Amino acid sequence: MQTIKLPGASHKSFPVGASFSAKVIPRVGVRHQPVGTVFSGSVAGLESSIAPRNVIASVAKMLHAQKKGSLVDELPAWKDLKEHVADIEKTHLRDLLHDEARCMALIKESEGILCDFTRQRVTQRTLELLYELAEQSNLREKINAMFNGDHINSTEDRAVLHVATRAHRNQKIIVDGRDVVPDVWEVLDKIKAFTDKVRNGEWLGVTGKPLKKVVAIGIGGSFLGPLFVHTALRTEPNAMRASRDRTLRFLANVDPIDVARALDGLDPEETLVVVISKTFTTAETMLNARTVRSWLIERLGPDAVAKHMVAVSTNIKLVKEFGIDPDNAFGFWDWVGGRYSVCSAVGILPLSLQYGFDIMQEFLAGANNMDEHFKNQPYQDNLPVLIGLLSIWNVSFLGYGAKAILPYCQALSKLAPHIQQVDMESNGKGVDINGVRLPFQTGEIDFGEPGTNGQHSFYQLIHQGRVIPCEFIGIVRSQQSVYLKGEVVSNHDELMCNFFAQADALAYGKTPEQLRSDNVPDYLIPHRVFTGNRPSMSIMLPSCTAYTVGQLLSMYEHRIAVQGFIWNINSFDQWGVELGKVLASKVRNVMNAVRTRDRKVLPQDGFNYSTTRMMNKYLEGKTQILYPEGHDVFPIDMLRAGH
Ligand SMILES: O=P(O)(O)OC[C@H]1O[C@H](O)[C@H](O)[C@@H](O)[C@@H]1O
Repeated sequence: MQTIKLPGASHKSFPVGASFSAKVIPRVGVRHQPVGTVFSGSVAGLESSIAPRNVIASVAKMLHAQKKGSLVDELPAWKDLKEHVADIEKTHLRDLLHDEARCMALIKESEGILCDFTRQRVTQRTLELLYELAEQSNLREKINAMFNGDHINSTEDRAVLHVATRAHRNQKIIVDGRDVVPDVWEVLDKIKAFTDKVRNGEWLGVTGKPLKKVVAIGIGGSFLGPLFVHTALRTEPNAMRASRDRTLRFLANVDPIDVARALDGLDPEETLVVVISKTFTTAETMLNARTVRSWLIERLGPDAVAKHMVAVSTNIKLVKEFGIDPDNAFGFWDWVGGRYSVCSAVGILPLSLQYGFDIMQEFLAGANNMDEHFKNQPYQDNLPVLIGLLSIWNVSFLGYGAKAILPYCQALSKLAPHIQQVDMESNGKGVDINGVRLPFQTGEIDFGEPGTNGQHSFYQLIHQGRVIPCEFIGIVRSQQSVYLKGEVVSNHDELMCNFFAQADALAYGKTPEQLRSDNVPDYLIPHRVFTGNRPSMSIMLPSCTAYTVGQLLSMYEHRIAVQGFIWNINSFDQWGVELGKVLASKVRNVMNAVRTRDRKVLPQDGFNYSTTRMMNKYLEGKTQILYPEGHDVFPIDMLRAGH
C-alpha cells in the first residue's frame, strides 16, 4: 500500500486515496459529517489543494478515529460492557466484599498512594472489559499524543502540555518542533529570583516598606487551582514556617463585596497585587484589576503601580497596555489550559510569594511524579487510568451522573471546587471531537465537602436517596495532631474512624432483618433501612504536603483526561462559557445607556418580556446612579476609610 507523508500529524502516513468528507472551518480545523460537507476527496487531494498543516493533521487523526468507529458507543467493548451491566445488577457490594481474591486485585498501591477500588460495583470481568474499551478507544495513543505535544485540542489548534510546566529541568518536551522545558524553567527561575527578593525585603514598596501582603486577582483557572493549593498548605508545618508574617488573599468575583473583603484591613504600602489572567481580557479580572489599581494610586500615587503590581499572562502586550512593566510579567503559553495552569506561573508565583519557591518546587515534583506514572504504567497499575475507567463505568453504564469528592482532611477543602472546574469544564460536552452530536451524556456533576462536615449536611441523600459514587480521601499523618489526655483516640484518629466507617456503611447498608434483631419497631423499619450497594473508592495519602498535593492534583487532572479520551471528546476547549459572556456585554451596553442618561427604565425593545421586567425592577429599585463623566466611582467608603 502506498503512503503519503502528513506533516504535523501524529500518525505520519496514511493510505493514498483514503476517502472522507469534511467541513473545513478556517483556523479551527475539520469536522466531519453530519455537520455539513464542504469538501470531499482524498488525503492526497487535500494535501495538494488546500494543505494547511493543521487541517491535514486533523484530517489524518479524524480518519484514524473513523477507522476504529467514530463514536465510542459503537465499539464492541462498549457493547460488551452494556451487556455486562445485567451481571453486575445481580450483585451486591456486601457479597463482592467477601471475595478476597477480588479485593486483593482491586487494591492498588503506587507512588506512596493506596487506592481501594473494592467498593466499586465491578468484578474482575468488568475491569477486563474496561481495559478492552481503553484499547479500542486508542487510550494509550491519545495519552502519548498529549505528552508528545500534538495539537489534541483541535478546535483551538493547540497542544495540551500542562505536564511541561512541572517537568524536571533535564526533561525534553517538544511542542511544534521546539523543546519547551528551557522556556518553562526560564519563567520558574524568574519567579524564584523575584519572590526571593520580595520575601527577603530586597524588593520594597514605593514608600520603602516590605510587601508582606499579596492579593492575587484572577478567576476560574486563574483562581481555583491556586486557592486549592494555598488552602492545602496553610497548616502544613514547613509551609507554615515559611509563610510566617505573610498573607495571601484572592480576589475572584466581580462582585464589589469581594473587593471589599479582599482589601479589608490591608495597608496598600505593604501590599503586592498579582493580576493573573491567561488572556488578560477576562471582564471580571480586568475590572477588579482596575479597581485595585485605583486603590493603590489613590493612596500611593501613580508610581505605585511599578512596585506594587505584577502580572501573570500569556498576553504580555495587554499586560503592558494595562501599565504593568513587562519585566514584572510572568509568562506562560497557549498550550497550558486555564484550568490546568496551577503549575505554571498562575499558581507558582503567588504561592511562592507566600511559601517560598523551594516548597513550590516540591509541589511541582509531586505533580511530575504522577505525570510519569500516568505516562509509563500499564493500565492495570495506572492510578489515573483506573480511576478514569471506573468513572466511565459509573457514568456511562451504571447511570450515576454525579460524584462526591470527600476529603477527610480540612486542608483539602478546596479540592472539590477546583475539580468542579477541571472536570465539568473539560468533560461537559455535547459532541465528540469530530463535532458529531453524542447520543449519551458525558461529564459528571462534581461536588463535595471535607469529612466530617459533609456527614452533617448532604450524606442523608447519599445513604438513602440517590446513588452518588463517593471518593473518600484520607491522610495517614495529619498536618496537625492533637491528642487529649483521657480521650479514647486522638483527634485525627477520630476523624479517620469516620473515613473508614462511611465507605462500609454505603456498601453494606442495613437490612430489615438486622433492624428487627436490633428491636427497631416495625413502623420505623422502612425509614431506617439502608439499601447499601452504593459505590465508593478510598484513596489514602501518606501525608498532606506540597509533594502529595502535587501528586493528587495531577492524578485528578489525568483521570479527567482519561474519561475525555474514552468518550472521544475534546476535554481541552470550553466553548460553552462563551454565550453567556456575549449576552452579558449586550446587557452592559444597555445598562450603561440607562445609567448615563438618567432614565429609570429600559427602552421597550432589545430584550424579551421576562428580562425587561426583571431588569426594570433592578433599575428602579435602587437609588438612581448616574455615572459621573471622567471620574472613577471609587473608592467605596469602607476602603477609603482604610478599615
Ligand atoms: O485566565 P483567564 O484568561 O482570565 O480566564 C479565566 C477563566 O475564563 C473563562 O471562564 C474560562 O472558561 C476558564 O477556563 C478560565 O479559567
